[in-house]
Amino acid sequence: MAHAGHDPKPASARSGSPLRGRLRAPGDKSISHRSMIFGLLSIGETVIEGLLEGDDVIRTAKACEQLGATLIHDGPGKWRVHGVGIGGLKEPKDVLDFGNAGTGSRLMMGVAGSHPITSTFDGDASLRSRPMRRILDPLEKMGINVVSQTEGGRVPLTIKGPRETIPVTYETPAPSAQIKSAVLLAGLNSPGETVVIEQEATRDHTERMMKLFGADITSVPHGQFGRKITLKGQPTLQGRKVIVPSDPSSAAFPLVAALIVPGSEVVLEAVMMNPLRIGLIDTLLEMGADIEQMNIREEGGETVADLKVKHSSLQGVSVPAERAPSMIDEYPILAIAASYAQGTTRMNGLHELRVKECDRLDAVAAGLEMAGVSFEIEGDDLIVHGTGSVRGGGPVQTHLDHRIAMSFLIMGLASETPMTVDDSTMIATSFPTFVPMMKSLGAAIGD
Ligand SMILES: O=C(O)C1=C[C@@H](OP(=O)(O)O)[C@@H](O)[C@H](O)C1
Ligand SMILES: C=C(OP(=O)(O)O)C(=O)O
Repeated sequence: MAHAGHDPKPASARSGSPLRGRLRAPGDKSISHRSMIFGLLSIGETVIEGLLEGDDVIRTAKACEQLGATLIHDGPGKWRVHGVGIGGLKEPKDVLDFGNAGTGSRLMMGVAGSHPITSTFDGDASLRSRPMRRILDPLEKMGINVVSQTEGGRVPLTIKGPRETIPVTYETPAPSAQIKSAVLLAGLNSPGETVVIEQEATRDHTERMMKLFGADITSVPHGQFGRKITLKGQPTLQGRKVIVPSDPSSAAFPLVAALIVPGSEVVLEAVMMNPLRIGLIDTLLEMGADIEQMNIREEGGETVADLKVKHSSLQGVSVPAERAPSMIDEYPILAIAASYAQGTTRMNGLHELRVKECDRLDAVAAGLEMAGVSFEIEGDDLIVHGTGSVRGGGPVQTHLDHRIAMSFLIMGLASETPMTVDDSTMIATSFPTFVPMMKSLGAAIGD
């Protein structure tokens, strides 16, 4: 709950020997949240392998239990979920506390809100600052009642579902898989067809998993970059086996580390290569990165590849705004790569970065400033002037944001003087094994 009791743990990183070795980054966070949620909404048993056991996902798992699911933990990453089926959710006795997790809380608002139960959502100081109106607006159109909320549509808030949810056709006001998913999940318990239109395609894990669990859902191109998704309501979902692929958003950290630390050669195993998630890899390849995709195969319904990454001399590029949805969580680490590149990297259209765990545009800017990197912000664009080397410094303020903490620690692995961050505890929300895994490659990172 809130910020109270949060005990920050500073951390630092410094340059040292080349990074060498292989690692498999943990399970994808987006798919891990959804595998729990679809387990809850199914009849029978869902078996999950490779679940990300980060704090964000564990909060979603607890919320699923509060809403009626039975969870069995069979070992690291291995879970079984006995669901209650669509329509079978029970009213939670306590607040659903989502900690730091935007995805868990927003998706679950669609799930719980489409049932005739009352549920209260809360989280830490970061989640309490994030906009929830973008979720509440479409849910209200579906007949869901917001009983109480903090000013501006933030958690803590209480919602009450109607006896029967109304299906809608909804065009998302921002490129957000969380908005799309909240509406589609509410549509699962609505009679008739729910349609979501997005002007820019965002990650499609909800659509893919709905299909896997037995829903009738179609997705067709819409406009130049968008999709139109149509879901038939009130299907019976059946428990399934889900093998969670390795998270490209987590693999991004050792990947950029290998690119910037001289002499490095690292293999990242089984990285999910879903085209709606790999904008960072496309961008780094344009910058001249030496990334070889090996052993491309299917795992758990997604294409995965082993990535062999070698230290590279990077050049600045311009990243088009329409690429943002496919790399939205990767801009902080791209800003680190851009700092080590020669020349200017322009990242266009970053407005959504302002509503993440913190205002990531401001947090990245403050960190670059501390490290002595030259940059500008023009509206929603970040322009980094790389010179091939970085001075270092800190402590960078991380504002309860895991990706800011990991990004500036990676920066320190090649800087002239060490980098420090004010708090590394939030790394446990998405990549709890980050420090030991980076150490296993030879990185000088830690307390
Ligand atoms: O649907 C998801 O799993 C996610 C969607 C993205 O958020 P938005 O929908 O706000 O862009 C992303 O930033 C988040 O880490 C995970
Ligand atoms: C934005 C993120 O997550 P969430 O919205 O789920 O808190 C993230 O992991 O970078």
